[in-house]
Amino acid sequence: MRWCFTDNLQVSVAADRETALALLRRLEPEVVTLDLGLPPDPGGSTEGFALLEDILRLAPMTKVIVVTGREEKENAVKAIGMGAADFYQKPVDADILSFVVNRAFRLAELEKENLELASRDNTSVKGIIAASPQMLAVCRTLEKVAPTDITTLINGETGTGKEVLARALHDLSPRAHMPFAAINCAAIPDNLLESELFGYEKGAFTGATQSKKGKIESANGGTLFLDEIGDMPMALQAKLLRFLQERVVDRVGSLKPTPVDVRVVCATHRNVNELIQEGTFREDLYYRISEITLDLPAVRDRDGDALVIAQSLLKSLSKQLDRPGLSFCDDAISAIETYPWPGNVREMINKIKRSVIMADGKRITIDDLQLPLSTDNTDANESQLNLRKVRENAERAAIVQALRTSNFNMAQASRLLGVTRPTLYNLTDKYRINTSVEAAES
Ligand SMILES: Nc1ncnc2c1ncn2[C@@H]1O[C@H](COP(=O)(O)OP(=O)(O)OP(=O)(O)O)[C@@H](O)[C@H]1O
Repeated sequence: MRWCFTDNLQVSVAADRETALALLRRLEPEVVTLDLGLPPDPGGSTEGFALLEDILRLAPMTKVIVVTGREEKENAVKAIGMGAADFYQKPVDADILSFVVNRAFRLAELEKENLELASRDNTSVKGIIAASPQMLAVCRTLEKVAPTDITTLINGETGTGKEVLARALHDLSPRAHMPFAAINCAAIPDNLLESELFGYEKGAFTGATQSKKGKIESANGGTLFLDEIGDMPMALQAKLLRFLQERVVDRVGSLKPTPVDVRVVCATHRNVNELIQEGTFREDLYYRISEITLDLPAVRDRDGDALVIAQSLLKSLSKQLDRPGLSFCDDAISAIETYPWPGNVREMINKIKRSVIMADGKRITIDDLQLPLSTDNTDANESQLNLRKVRENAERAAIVQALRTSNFNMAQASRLLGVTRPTLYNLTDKYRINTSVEAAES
C-alpha cells in the first residue's frame, strides 16, 4: 500500500494489533488505514474492530479509515458507527485511496484548528467570571438568546448568579439603553406584591394618596426581572399570566389597562415542575415564562471555575478592603477546589471577604477562609496514550498550579517551578495556558 501515497507522507506498516498499537503510541499518526481482517482472525473482523476501539480510546482524534472487502458493507457501517472517519473498499485503487486519505488529513487539521479556537475561547459576558466548559456553554446560549424578546427562565441554586445572567441578557439586548427593573417575589409580602408589580391609582386603598407606577410599567421599553418567580402567590400568578398574554397592566384601583412593552426574564432556585405537581404554581404560566430556559450549574459542577472565581474575588476584595498583595496558600487552593460551595458564588464572596480581613500575613490560609482541609487525592489513573502525553499533562498541571498559587505572577511562578521567566513564557505558549486572571473576567 506504501506506493499509493506521495513522498510527503510518512508511512508505517503494522501487521497485527500489538504492533499497530505500539506504532500508534510512538508515532501518534493523524490518519490510520485499518484492514479489519487481522490475525488471528484474518478472515473475519473481530480483531480489526478491537483495534479500532483501542485506537479511538487511546487517541480519539485519530482519523481511522477502515478498509473492507467488497461484500462487507455491514462492517463499514458498523465501523463508522464506532467512530471511524471513513471507509474504503478493496481492491486498492491508488488514486481513490490517496484521495480518501488526504481528505482525512484535512479533517484532522480542521478539527485541530477548531480545538485551538475553542481552547482560546472565554466568556466575554460582563460580570460573569467563568472558564469552565459548562459556563462557557451557558454564556454562548445567553449570547444567542439575548438579542431576542423571548421570555426566559433561569434555573439555578441560590447564589449561582441568576441575577447577573438576567442583567447580561438585558445588557446584550437592543433594550440595553432602556430600564432594567428587578423584583424579588419572595422578599415582598403577598399583600404588597400586587401593587409593587402593577402599581396603583390614587385612592385605591387607604394610604394611596397618589397614583404610582408598578415595576412592570417602570421597565417599559426595557427588561423586567422577576426573581424567585416560584414564590409568587397563586392569585397574582393569574394576573401575571394575563399581562404576559395581553401585554397590558391593570393598576390596582384602575379600570383602564395600560399597554407596556417589556422583555420578561424570570429566575428561581425551586423545581417548578414539583411546584406544579403540588398545585402551587400554574402550569400555563410556567409554559409562558419558559419559552427558553437557562440552567445555571452549581459552582461545584463547573470544572475549574471555583479557583478562577476565587482568585478574581481575592483581587477585587483585597483592593476594596485595602489589603494588597494577598494570595492563597497551597492548602487553601486545594480546599477551594474541593469544597462543594453549597451557597455558590455568594458564599465564596463572604468567605473570601472574611479571609481578606482575617489574614495575618500575605498568605490566606484555610482557617482564614473557614474551609475544611482538602483530603482529595485526585488523578484517577486513566489509560494514557504514551509517556510523552503523561509528561505533558503533568507539566501542564504543574504550571497551572504554580500560576494559581502565585496569583498569576510570572516571576513568582517561574521561581516556584525552578525555571527562568522566558522558559515559563515558552511553556505557557506551548500549552496555551491563559496567564492572566483578567482574561477570564472580561
Ligand atoms: N460567575 C460569576 N462571576 C462573578 N460574580 C458572580 C458570578 N456569579 C455570581 N456572582 C456574584 O455572586 C453574587 C450572587 O449572584 P446573584 O445574586 O446573581 O445570584 P442568584 O443566583 O440570583 O442568587 P439568589 O438565588 O440567592 O437570588 C452577586 O454578588 C454576583 O455579582
